[in-house]
Amino acid sequence: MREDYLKGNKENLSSVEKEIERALRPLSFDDFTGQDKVLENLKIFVTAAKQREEALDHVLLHGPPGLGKTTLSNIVANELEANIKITSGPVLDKPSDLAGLLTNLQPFDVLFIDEIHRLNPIVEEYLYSAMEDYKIDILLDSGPNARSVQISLNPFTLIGATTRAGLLTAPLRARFGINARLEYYDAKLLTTIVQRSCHILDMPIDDAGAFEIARRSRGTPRIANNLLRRTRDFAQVKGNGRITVDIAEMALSALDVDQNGLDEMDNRILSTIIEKFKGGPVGLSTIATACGEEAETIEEVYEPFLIQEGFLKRTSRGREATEKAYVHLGIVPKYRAGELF
Ligand SMILES: Nc1ncnc2c1ncn2[C@@H]1O[C@H](COP(=O)(O)OP(=O)(O)OP(=O)(O)O)[C@@H](O)[C@H]1O
Ligand SMILES: [Mg+2]
Repeated sequence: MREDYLKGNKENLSSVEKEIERALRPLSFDDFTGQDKVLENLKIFVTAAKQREEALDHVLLHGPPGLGKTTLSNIVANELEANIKITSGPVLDKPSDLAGLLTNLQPFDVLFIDEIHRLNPIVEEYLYSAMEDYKIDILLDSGPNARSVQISLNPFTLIGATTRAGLLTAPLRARFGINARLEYYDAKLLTTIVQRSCHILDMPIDDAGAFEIARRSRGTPRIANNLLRRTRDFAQVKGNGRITVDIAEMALSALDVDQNGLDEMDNRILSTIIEKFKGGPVGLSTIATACGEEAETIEEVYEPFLIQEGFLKRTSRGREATEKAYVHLGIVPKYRAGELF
């Protein structure tokens, strides 16, 4: 469930919740909170491209799930006053799928490819000339009659999003003129986002209640909005409808979100490293097997936040729990115990 909403999997959301998602999604640069540096640059590049009546350079957005890559892509298209066509890496099986999309783009339109690190290599190669010269070669017929024709495309902007920039091939990466990394949000920014959401949804909330949800949301707007929705249920059933700090605390602990905002899987990862592997270093796939989670999910979803918050270290020999992780779980490190006695 958590992974679903971290990954943006909307299938488990009810139609009402989908409606809420739509209402909360910022539509313009001014609506978007945080990521100041990325935003300032994008504003300039968008304005300049519009002034010159050129397509905006291709944009690569990377960073952990739920920080606003899809949201920003839509905003850039809105600000360009252009259409956006949305697809994703794994969906584009064959070059013809891509050709179909590209030939239908109007001048200066945006093509958004989510999970761009998962493009089929043959499709990816097609993308190179499209990105570089707005041209593609299409193969007609096969066997002895095969011939290729070159088709000119309208100038367009490709926006690629990925949680795994490291997996992008060098030639693809080199073709993005604009490369932006989204960072985790601090508690203050997330408080603003929670308050904005409450305002849109007409939900009464105390400042302290908003801060409590914000600081326990793993630096991620998607999680903040999700915890807010669940907290609202507690406010309605257990309180008088208003989200106070007490209601927020009650809801968060019922949802297994601890005082540092870590959830059950975060804690399972840390305690596994400490209890089963003496604190590490231990390899990612070993941790994954011991925790019953996919290595890819651990690396993409859980680990970046644990590292940023100082609970986990990545060394050349594997992952290691830090002292902060021991303190967090209330476990005395073995070497310490030795020192003490
Ligand atoms: N800066 C922001 N201000 C307000 N809300 C935001 C912001 N960034 C993201 N959100 C909210 O968080 C939700 C998740 O954002 P989004 O879908 O853009 O993330 P993502 O980076 O594309 O994630 P994924 O990698 O899983 O695709 C959105 O529904 C949006 O409402
Ligand atoms: Mg997305």
